Amino acid sequence: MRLHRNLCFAVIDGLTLIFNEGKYADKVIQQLLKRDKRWGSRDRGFVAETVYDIVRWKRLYAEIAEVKEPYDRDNLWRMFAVWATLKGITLPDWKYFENTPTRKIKGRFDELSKVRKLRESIPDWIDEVGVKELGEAKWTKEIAMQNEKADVILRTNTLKITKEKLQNILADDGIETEFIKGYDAALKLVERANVFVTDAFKKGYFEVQDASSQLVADFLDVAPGMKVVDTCAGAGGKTLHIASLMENKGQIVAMDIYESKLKKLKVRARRNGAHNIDLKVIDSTKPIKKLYNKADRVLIDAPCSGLGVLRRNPDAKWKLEPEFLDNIRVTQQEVLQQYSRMVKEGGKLVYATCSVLPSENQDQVKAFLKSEGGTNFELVKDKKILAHQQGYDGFYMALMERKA
Ligand SMILES: C[S@@+](CC[C@H](N)C(=O)[O-])C[C@H]1O[C@@H](n2cnc3c(N)ncnc32)[C@H](O)[C@@H]1O
Repeated sequence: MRLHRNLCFAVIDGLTLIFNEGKYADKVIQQLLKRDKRWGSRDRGFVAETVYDIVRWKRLYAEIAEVKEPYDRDNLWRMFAVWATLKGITLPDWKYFENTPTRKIKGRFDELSKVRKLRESIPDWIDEVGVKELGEAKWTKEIAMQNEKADVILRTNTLKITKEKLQNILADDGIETEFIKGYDAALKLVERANVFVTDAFKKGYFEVQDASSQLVADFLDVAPGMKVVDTCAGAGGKTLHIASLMENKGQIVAMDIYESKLKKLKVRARRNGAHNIDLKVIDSTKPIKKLYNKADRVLIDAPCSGLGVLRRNPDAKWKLEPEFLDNIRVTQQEVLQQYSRMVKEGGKLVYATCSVLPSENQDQVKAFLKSEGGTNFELVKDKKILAHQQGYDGFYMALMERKA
């Protein structure tokens, strides 16, 4: 691979914003990719993947390069040189790479890789939490998998098209996909591609959604005609899936505390041809109380640490803080207590997270079922998905039923 100066500059600029100004990697990359209209898909891929790679391996690369935060541009070039050297890329004779100690880099990589938190490039505290909650052996495998690049998975919008037809249409655009056994609506890309520019996407034939995430709406056991409340709908990944399973019949109330997220859901719902979704911002307890005992199904896709989806959000490793984890556990119990009251007698409730930590998952459900608010509910089943076991994102989902 030959390095191009303007692409490498874009990478360094992006890293400055992410590491030194606390900006989110996905947003920074979106901006960077608008920088030069002449960049082709390979150039854009290089910028996006290199930024993500260096964000993912920040701690390891910084240790190898012997640089400390806040990183100046020289520090970032040194980390870049580590990335390139470990990838086997020959460094051009630019001033930034003068005196790069290639052999020393490889030696330090071998030496530092003996220590898990350095090899896997994670903060000490996340490594400690992982070991405490999953045990040494499981955590070692899980965090290694969480550092792998994630496959791109599509969810067919069955309101508009079948999986088979979608596969053919994408193939005509040169995008090869495979079915995944056990995931009814999923198509996995054989090679990475920018699917958002396809006609099929613009027509609402699919959404990009990880395979594990696609299991949640199935778990909720919805049917056309039901009244379903999606309490933490965000931009609506699961809401849209629920809508397609309900064949546009019945009602979905999609709620969130952020109006901005629900606005994105509105745009996506229009593209998907999903017409049975009512949006409600939670700005007081009023919209919740109005729905007490009314819903056939309630989904609580709870806010969480995101420690199941680091493959997609590697910068969460550096943004997450122990206090956030403590606070989010409190919120998780609160939303379970409050939103479960919307389930009517005989109705069902799903609590889900994209975390692999038991303290955010089964422990929350156990605490809820033991509490006064949970006495009318019983656990039907739950699923603990670890990325290293399934090959997809780490997730948790529990199905509970309110006794009649
Ligand atoms: C895991 S995300 C939801 C992802 C979304 N369901 C999807 O499939 O794309 C959790 C969501 O909960 C929202 N949230 C946080 N606290 C909340 C609360 N107290 N009540 C309702 N929603 C909340 C966040 O804004 C966020 O959108």
